[in-house]
Amino acid sequence: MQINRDNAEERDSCDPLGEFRDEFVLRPGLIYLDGNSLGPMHVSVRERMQACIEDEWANDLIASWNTAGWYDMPLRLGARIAPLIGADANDVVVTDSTSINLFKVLAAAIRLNPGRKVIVSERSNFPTDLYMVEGLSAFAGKGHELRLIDRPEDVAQAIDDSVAVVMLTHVNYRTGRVHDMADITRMAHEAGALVVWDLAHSTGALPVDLAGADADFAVGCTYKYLNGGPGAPAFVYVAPRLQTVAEQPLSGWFGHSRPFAFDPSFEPAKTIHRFLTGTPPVLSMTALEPALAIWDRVDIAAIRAKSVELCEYFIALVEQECAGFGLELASPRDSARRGSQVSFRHENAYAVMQALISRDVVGDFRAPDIMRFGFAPLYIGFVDVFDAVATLSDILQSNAWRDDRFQVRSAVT
Ligand SMILES: Cc1ncc(COP(=O)(O)O)c(C=O)c1O
Ligand SMILES: Nc1ccccc1C(=O)C[C@H](N)C(=O)O
Repeated sequence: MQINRDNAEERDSCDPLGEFRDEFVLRPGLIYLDGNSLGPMHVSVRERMQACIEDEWANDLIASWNTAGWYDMPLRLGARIAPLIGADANDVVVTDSTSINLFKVLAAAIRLNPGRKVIVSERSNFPTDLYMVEGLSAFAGKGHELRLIDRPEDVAQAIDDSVAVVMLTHVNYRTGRVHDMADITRMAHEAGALVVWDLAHSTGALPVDLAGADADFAVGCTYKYLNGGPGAPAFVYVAPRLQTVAEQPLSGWFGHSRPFAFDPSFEPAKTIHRFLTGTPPVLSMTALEPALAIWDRVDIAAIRAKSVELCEYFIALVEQECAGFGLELASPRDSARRGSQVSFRHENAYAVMQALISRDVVGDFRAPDIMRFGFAPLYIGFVDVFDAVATLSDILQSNAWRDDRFQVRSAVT
């Protein structure tokens, strides 16, 4: 591959996804490689939020639960996410946060597998996933324990007949390494375990086939590649065969079979609704809905194809332009094993990333030594990749990152 800016411009000019970039609010000059943490705003969100606030809330008030479709939002938004994760429309709801949804599905899973006490996961999983298991195990008080693997390829040997649940994040948040969902799910089922998949870094980044893999439960967030906005509500998937038997403990009235019957005792809905708890955050969901609508016009296979090209281009350029500066690829080199991000280790990763951000190339830092770059094909092009690497190379060559202001750590990295 010839690596120059003309070549990048040419690739952008024949990019079938190029037209979507203008649908996102991104100020000129900004190269935003952090959509794997917080996606940008879709252009229609301002107007839609304005209408929701003025017409639906201020004017129509309580009637809007029926007339503006507020009540149906969890299922309506879930139905929009379903095709991206290989699920049917009725098997996904948007609700709560990923952490809370993990609690619900893990609790349901351990109840379905009462004789077993082990929950298998990865030490390098996103910490909230592990913390939720710790909290749930302590609360359940039945002696559940986490069995953590240190290398992703060790999942198989950790699964035996003591395992109640295998809980994994499909795409690792630091390295971008992808687990084989179908294979692991099959192994877990053969051993009598249930599987929970965290799709935080997968949804909208690469095709996922939950039903094809026969997955039991999945959760994921909507503020990364789905561009739902800061704190946008998460989603939960439950296999249809489990929806009448899986019981989750956060049994709020929105999970009741007839919430407006106001029965004094809880009777779970016989549908995915039983994974709802309380009143949906209508304003957040209103911002999420137009961001999800874009996926009606986008082929996830095209997203994946471009994502692979962007990541490969980035790796090739960094290795060519920044050789000798102590960068080490932390992501799998094989695209088939990598999500839509590329991570490099560097001794001074934090300062180098701060220097990049100061020059409008925004990625992020994950302790202790990772610089993480997310490539969201809806709004990132090949020229962006070229310019980002040129900036990185300049920062390394000039030692610009040594400036005192780049050493100060903020609360959110
Ligand atoms: C794999 C994974 N799970 C969960 C979360 C977050 O969960 P929550 O939205 O509950 O903070 C993140 C990122 O924040 C994540 O990367
Ligand atoms: N929710 C956030 C709030 C503040 C800062 C970052 C996040 C992230 O989502 C981090 C992301 N999950 C990660 O993979 O690091």
